Amino acid sequence: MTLVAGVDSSTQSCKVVIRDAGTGALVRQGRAPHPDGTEVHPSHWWAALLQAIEEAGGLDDVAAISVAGQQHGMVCLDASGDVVRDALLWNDTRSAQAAADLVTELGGPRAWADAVGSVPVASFTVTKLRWLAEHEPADAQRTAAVCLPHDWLTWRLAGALASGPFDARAWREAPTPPLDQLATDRGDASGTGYWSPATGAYRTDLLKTALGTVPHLPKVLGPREAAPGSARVLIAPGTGDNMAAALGVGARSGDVVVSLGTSGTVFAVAETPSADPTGAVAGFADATGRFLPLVCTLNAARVMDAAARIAGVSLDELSDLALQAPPGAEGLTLVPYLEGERTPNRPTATGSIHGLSLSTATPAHLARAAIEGMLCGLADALDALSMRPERVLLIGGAARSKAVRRIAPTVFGVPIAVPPPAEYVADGAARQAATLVTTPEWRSEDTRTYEGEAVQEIRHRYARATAHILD
Ligand SMILES: Nc1ncnc2c1ncn2[C@@H]1O[C@H](COP(=O)(O)OP(=O)(O)O)[C@@H](O)[C@H]1O
Ligand SMILES: O=C(CO)[C@@H](O)[C@H](O)COP(=O)(O)O
Repeated sequence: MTLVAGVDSSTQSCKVVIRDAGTGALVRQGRAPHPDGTEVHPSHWWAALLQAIEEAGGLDDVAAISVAGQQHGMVCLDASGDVVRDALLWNDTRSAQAAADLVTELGGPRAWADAVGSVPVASFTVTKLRWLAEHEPADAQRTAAVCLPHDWLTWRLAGALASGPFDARAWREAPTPPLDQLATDRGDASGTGYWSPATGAYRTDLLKTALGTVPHLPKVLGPREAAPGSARVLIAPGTGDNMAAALGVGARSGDVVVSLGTSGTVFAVAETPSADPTGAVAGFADATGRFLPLVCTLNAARVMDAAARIAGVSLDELSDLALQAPPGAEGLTLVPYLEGERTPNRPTATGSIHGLSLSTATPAHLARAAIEGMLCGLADALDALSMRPERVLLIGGAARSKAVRRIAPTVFGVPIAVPPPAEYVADGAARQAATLVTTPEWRSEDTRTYEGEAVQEIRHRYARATAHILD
């Protein structure tokens, strides 16, 4: 049996799956937490990856590995390959003004959509680099290379694999390869704001406008191209976590995937690139050579974490509570902008609760309103995609909640197909690794379909409530 490893280095944790390359059967797995915060030193991701690999039984019998990671994070390296400063993550909104400035400087949103498929907001790497140039010019000048979380981990893995067999302790300080061995893929490159999915080329002019210089950039690998440094264990190009989720869940043309992790994302596999001048849809590339139009919200699973904290209950109890309140929570409406919001672009917004009365002031109403509010943001995202999906698939940590699965059809107004709970991002990475060593014949998981009558009033009230938020 040939084994492959898939990694999901996402916002809250690192997960590793080891699967049979031919059939996709799960053999072992491991996970480790990431620190909180929107600014994280990449060494924490490396430590978590090593811990998760160790828990998954090591890599010595593995033929190929692939890393999928949270998109957009700004990792700056100096000429010796050392990290210049903590990485700014996709959900760090400090570069909102830089984003607005860059949009104006290029001539408006359409110019950006035409150039790179997306209109940058604070999440995009290019805006973080402008913020760095303006606020930390010494760090900007010291930056010899810029890469993304998955690129950096892939590069560190190449260095560690060259140093000897897996040993979590020894690998922690393993030497790093030269900067010219940095590599990325189309999917993750498309979230930088300086790579065009339509032309497949970097826009170094836009990078220079943002940062003032053009540092070394990772080579963009094709979907089946091994990363530099591959030897004993082949290293696949890796990709962004959403692109890997599309692979892992086996998304096909006509499917829309709704992922409820730290971010909420709604995306579809497409044959042609997109360029939405409203900025709602990011025109990403996918991990197979195609495209992945995607809408992302900053507030998903953690809205439920917050509601559970307020109610003083566990996530399972929150789910039970939510199902005790009627659809629409009798008018209690929660706008979940707890981290500001990205779609719509409201980086400084805060959350709010509307429709509070003596009868709706119960933990059950709050639980239902939190789930409905989170899902309304994603139903708006689905509308923005302007697709008539044949199937809507629901994945991510919060899809483990029974209440989320039951309430989703009433908010989206369509049946929702839910595959069994699994690590679809890590699975997608493993599937990509498998293509380097065999022709994988992995079966897509069966799904269970949840149906329910649409309750239009929920979205109407949510739309009214979003007009009344405090920044
Ligand atoms: N049963 C559950 N009900 C609701 N939320 C859950 C449940 N299980 C996990 N989660 C939430 O899912 C989130 C983690 O999901 P995940 O997709 O792994 O996120 P990320 O990829 O962004 O790190 C956490 O916020 C966690 O609280
Ligand atoms: O910024 C985006 C997509 O554009 C996010 O989806 C990040 O990729 C983080 O993902 P999760 O950690 O929530 O899975």
